[in-house]
Amino acid sequence: MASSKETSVAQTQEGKGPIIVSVYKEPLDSPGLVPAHFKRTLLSSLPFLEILQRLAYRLQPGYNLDKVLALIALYKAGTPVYEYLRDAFLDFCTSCITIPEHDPVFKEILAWMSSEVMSKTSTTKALIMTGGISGNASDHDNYYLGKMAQQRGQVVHTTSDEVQCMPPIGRRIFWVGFRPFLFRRSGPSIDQTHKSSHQPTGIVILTLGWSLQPLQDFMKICHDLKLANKNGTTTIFFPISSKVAGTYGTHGRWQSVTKAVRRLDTIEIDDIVKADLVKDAEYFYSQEAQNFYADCGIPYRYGYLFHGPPGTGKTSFSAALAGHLNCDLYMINLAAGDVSDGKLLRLFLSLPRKCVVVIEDIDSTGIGREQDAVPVPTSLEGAAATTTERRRSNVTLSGLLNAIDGNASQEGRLLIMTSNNPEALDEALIRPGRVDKEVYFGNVSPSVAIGMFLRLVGRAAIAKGNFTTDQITPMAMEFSAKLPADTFTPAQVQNFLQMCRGDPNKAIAEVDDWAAKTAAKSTSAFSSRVNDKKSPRKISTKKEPTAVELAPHTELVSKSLTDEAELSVDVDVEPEATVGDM
Ligand SMILES: Nc1ncnc2c1ncn2[C@@H]1O[C@H](COP(=O)(O)OP(=O)(O)OP(=O)(O)O)[C@@H](O)[C@H]1O
Repeated sequence: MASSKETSVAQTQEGKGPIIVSVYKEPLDSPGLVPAHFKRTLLSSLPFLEILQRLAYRLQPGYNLDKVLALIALYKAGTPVYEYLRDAFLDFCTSCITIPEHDPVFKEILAWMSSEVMSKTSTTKALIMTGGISGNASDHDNYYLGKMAQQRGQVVHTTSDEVQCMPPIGRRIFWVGFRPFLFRRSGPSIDQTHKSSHQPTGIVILTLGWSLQPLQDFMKICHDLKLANKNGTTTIFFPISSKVAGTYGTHGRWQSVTKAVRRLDTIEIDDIVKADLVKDAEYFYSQEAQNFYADCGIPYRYGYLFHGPPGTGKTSFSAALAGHLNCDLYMINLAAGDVSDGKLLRLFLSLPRKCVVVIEDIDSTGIGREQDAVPVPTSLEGAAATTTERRRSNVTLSGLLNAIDGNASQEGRLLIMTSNNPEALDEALIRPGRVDKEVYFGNVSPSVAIGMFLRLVGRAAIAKGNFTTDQITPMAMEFSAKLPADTFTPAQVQNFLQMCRGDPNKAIAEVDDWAAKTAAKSTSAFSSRVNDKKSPRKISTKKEPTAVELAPHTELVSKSLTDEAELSVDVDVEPEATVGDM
């Protein structure tokens, strides 16, 4: 039935008579290609159709959109059927892998997609990320960006404000050779980014067939790309903090940042010690060593204990060694207090086969003394100290030993434990097999002082053209002679030389004064720490408590210390008065 036209008087204009308005009215129950109720649903869900229909009628009276509506209705009705058939096809005819966001492979695949798919085929959507080589950007950021730029024939810059295109949330079909793959990335969509969304983030890759082999081959391609583009960077992994893990269910998982490789020649330690350490680590990853471990049935692991005062290069050397071995670095700080036995085990279980793992400041956690009988404190000071110390780590000695070399522990990793106070460590922790080599990192020796001067001041002065190498070398020796031997840490000397901003004369002129002031400061800091140790810790009571008032606290603390349970005492110790800070 054709549409009807109703004519009505809409309004009357003064002296001009009524304006005739023609109103389009489509009878909803008109028989046609589309049933009336479907038409009603369509028009209410797609309001623009109503406008289109009116417009078409204006231009060509008598025209109706039945055919268009029929097509749309067909599409609407067919969509669920299509989705069902598609899902059934994908279920029965494809193999698939799911990669959660926190897995290192996630970033490798994203990087490959960005480099090989997004930059080579036309794309209308991308996830833009800003980051750089030393920023907090994820590890795919720089090598992926570099790769894309190289392919476009551009010069690669790796500044921290580089903008990069990542594959967005959604699906994408791509080909590797003659095989099609479906890439599906899930996560909060663009509309959800400002709202809190708990949608799990990850990637699903599908391909035709009933074998996982093509998918494994694809992951290898992604990994090879990462290795090929790794040049000059080290990926450093940290445990995801409990707060973030709580939200996203990634408890016991790693997150990463990418840093420029710290070169071994920027770490000033005794040359013989350095060469020995490097040779050792290189041998560990050689085929010969792998065969040896396998033939002899020895677990394929190697452990170091780096000990010495804070700021002597233990962590920096570990990072440089990982960079030299082309390995990722995994850093765990047990003293941070948010790693438990269970989380530590999960972290170790998810380590790759070849990597360097560093457990920092292992003595400051107090686990070294866990096996010793806990002394009952004779004073509130002792009780509070022990309380604070034990509270700093949620990891027990047995939990740590189980993680580093339990039956389920991954092989092929190089473990480095660092300590400022190795005497405090339990024998079990440092027995051969767990710690194969102990290395002392000490204060600045005369030869180290020369190396630091040349690196931190000499290079810049030569580069500016103010000095020649022949002039700088005797100046370095003069500086070294003025600096008291084995008195300052490399971190302190580095700080002083940085302040000289590439001026060797300034460094030589000011080193005496700086050394005297720094030594005096260290002595006064040491004596105030000793005095702090002697004086009772502050109690969170308003007035200074008397001995009688203190007694119940002391008793409570002593009682709690004999329990294995988590300590909870009424003594409120000031945050700065912790054992590790002394
Ligand atoms: N031997 C060294 N050679 C070159 N730089 C050094 C050396 N030792 C320390 N530094 C510099 O001092 C700073 C601190 O070093 P690092 O964190 O490696 O010390 P650490 O021994 O691990 O300290 P801590 O025991 O407190 O963890 C870094 O910036 C590093 O560059």
